[in-house]
Amino acid sequence: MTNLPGIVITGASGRMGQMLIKTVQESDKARLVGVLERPGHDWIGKDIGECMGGAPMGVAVSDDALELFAHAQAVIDFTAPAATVEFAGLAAQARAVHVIGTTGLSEDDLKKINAAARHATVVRAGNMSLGVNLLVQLTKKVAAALDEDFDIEVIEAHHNKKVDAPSGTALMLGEAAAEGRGVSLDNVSDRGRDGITGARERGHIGFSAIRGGDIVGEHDVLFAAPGERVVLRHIATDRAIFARGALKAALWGQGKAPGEYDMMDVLGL
Ligand SMILES: NC(=O)c1ccc[n+]([C@@H]2O[C@H](COP(=O)([O-])OP(=O)(O)OC[C@H]3O[C@@H](n4cnc5c(N)ncnc54)[C@H](O)[C@@H]3O)[C@@H](O)[C@H]2O)c1
Ligand SMILES: O=C(O)C1=N[C@H](C(=O)O)CCC1
Repeated sequence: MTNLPGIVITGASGRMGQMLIKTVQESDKARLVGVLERPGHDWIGKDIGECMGGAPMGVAVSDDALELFAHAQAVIDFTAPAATVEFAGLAAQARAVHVIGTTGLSEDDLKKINAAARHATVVRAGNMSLGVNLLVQLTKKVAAALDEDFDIEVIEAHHNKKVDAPSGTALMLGEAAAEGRGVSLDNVSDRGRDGITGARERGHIGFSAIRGGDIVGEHDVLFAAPGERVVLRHIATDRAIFARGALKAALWGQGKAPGEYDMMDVLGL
């Protein structure tokens, strides 16, 4: 039992944090050794099981990242960009595998995470579900097969608490479509159309974001040509799919050489 990899979950009170805690607690392949929240949070010092409205788990919520990471083999982190950049440095210091699900990371954030990955194993993906990672591969294939008569649009929908757009998943799908077409997404990306935008440019990849209610996450990649349309779609109905993928990544990362990996590596896709 004690030989099982010890996992720390950051953002313990969050939508994903709570799902991850349940997933690790129910797993027979890992053990929950710590849960982290931001300093000043109401849950600090209390038992996480009770905070989540259930039986005690014997793990108190902490705000001391370095102390927790020092006793963990992996840190699963679905929080916010500033926190994730800080945790990347601390996880590298502790030589713990850092699984990053946080989205909305800037170029500068990504550079800092990449620097941390020189000393530690980092697995980062804007979506940790098997279905979406398969959809990414399908998107690359379809984009490579269809010519520019097919306009590519990525349409995503999420709950009304989501703070970043386009979603991390939408960006993964856009990157895959651009790669399939042999172009750089930066050169063809159309975001946030509003007003007199002019006609759509041939070869561009458009993004649209819907926010409402409790939508867990829905993504369409639309290939629209004169006379026909192809639509690739993923619908998430349960956050457990992301948590299961993240735990798989934490276990897969044990003993791997330092570097930055993604879910394609973990899933062997
Ligand atoms: N990659 C994926 O598969 C995937 C799936 C779902 C969500 N996400 C991403 O995960 C992130 C979190 O999503 P959510 O819906 O759980 O958000 P949320 O707002 O419910 O939870 C975020 C939690 O992080 C905590 N936090 C922020 N700063 C912190 C710090 N410095 N120290 C400790 N805790 C801190 C907050 O207090 C909060 O509890 C978002 O970026 C989201 O896009 C990714
Ligand atoms: O709820 C969220 O926030 C989600 N974020 C990820 C993204 O940005 O793609 C994955 C889906 C859920």
